[in-house]
Amino acid sequence: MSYPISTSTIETLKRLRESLTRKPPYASGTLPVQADDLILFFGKDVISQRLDYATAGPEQLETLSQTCDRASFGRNNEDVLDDSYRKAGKLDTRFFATPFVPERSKLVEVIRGSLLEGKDATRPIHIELYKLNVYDEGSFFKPHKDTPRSGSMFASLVVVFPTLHEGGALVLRHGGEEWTFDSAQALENAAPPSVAYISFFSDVEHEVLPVTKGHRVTLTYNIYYADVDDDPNLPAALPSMDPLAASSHGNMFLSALKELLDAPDFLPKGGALGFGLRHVYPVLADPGHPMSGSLDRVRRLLKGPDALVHHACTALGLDANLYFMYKEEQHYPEDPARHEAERAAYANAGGYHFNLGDYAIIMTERVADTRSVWDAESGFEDRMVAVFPVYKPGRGEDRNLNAKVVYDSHYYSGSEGEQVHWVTVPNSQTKITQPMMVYGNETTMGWAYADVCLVVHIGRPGRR
Ligand SMILES: O=C(O)CCC(=O)C(=O)O
Ligand SMILES: [Fe+2]
Repeated sequence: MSYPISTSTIETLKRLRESLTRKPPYASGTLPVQADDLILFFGKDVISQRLDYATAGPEQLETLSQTCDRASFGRNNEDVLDDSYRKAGKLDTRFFATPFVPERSKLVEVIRGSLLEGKDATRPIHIELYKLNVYDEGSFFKPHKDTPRSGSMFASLVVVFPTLHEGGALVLRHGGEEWTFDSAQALENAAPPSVAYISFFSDVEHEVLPVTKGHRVTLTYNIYYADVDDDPNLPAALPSMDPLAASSHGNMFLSALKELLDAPDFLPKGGALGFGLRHVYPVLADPGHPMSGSLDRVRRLLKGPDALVHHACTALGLDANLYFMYKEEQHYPEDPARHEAERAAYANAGGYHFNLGDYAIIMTERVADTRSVWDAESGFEDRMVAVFPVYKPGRGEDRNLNAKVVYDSHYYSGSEGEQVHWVTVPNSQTKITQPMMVYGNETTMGWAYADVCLVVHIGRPGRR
């Protein structure tokens, strides 16, 4: 059930979308440090060795490398050693000491100022030291996401020390884009004593390219919000700022959103705006635990563009709800040709900017983990979908999820339901079976990344 929509409203929607992809999901650069920050103490039985990154020669770095254990990583819920996926040495924190403390450096400001949005920039964060890694010549770490180590972790930090090395650039990929940070190159251009750093949202896929020469020594950190479990009514630790902190993309988003709400041809009968969030979020998947499958913490953990949407909607007094999101592929096992023909028809339909592809979205307020409950055989037509409450009671364990199902309004146009206009298409890889990642940097008990969407109810034009 489509409605006519003017070119100017289509333009506004485009601006709304574009303001969400303007900022990369990381911050990187070099940071001047004190000479003492470049000292490392390490050792297995006793911490008896001392090394100065600024002057260490290949032999000393080799000693450090020899002291390391092989670095493992998480694959399908197991920590594994596999040189074809991750080749690097690691030291756990009990085997070394360093005077360098990110929380006492400009890094806190950098992370707050460039990674966080609006009022999130004033929230307290913890930067927890995680590992020391040594990447010798030929070492690398293939694409992965960093495993959430709790429900309040949102970012990772890598600090690269100025040891002699080449290669080992970090490549990040997210939302179809790719960025490369060549820390070795950056250090070469920085005035000593400096370190290189990169901080990124932990669910952004990243890869360490092979080190081609020397030893690349890093410290990695996990970054948490310290206030996720605080009472939201308590005063903030720091004075709060303008919700959108006058960032250009924040302003662009807010003004486009206001324009959209004012457009008489946009959802003329009212409905909802849908945003498939650009990041995934840690959710406790531990049956029996009261927090299991809960969205509560996700609200306080929104990253980058996702936080921007939430802040802007809240600032305009709109009712923004989060849902877990599952994508279900449409199958025509009996007729692949028909499948292809319909796919092509969707691609040409509607005059929108992209095609949703052949899937339905299922939204729930708690994590669903079995496929059996849902039997969706549907697709989308140009992002206009209807929201249906799932019938709640039932004997099946999952039936009592307080859930909403989003189906294609094309197939269900006769039904009562709220129309959702998807501003950003849910782009999840999550299938209904399990919100589990395949490659992480470590396995953790219970925490898994889940896809989330945000649905904002809006009234009719003139009343929103
Ligand atoms: O060394 C880097 O740049 C990244 C390392 C990494 O991705 C990890 O340890 O999980
Ligand atoms: Fe990583």
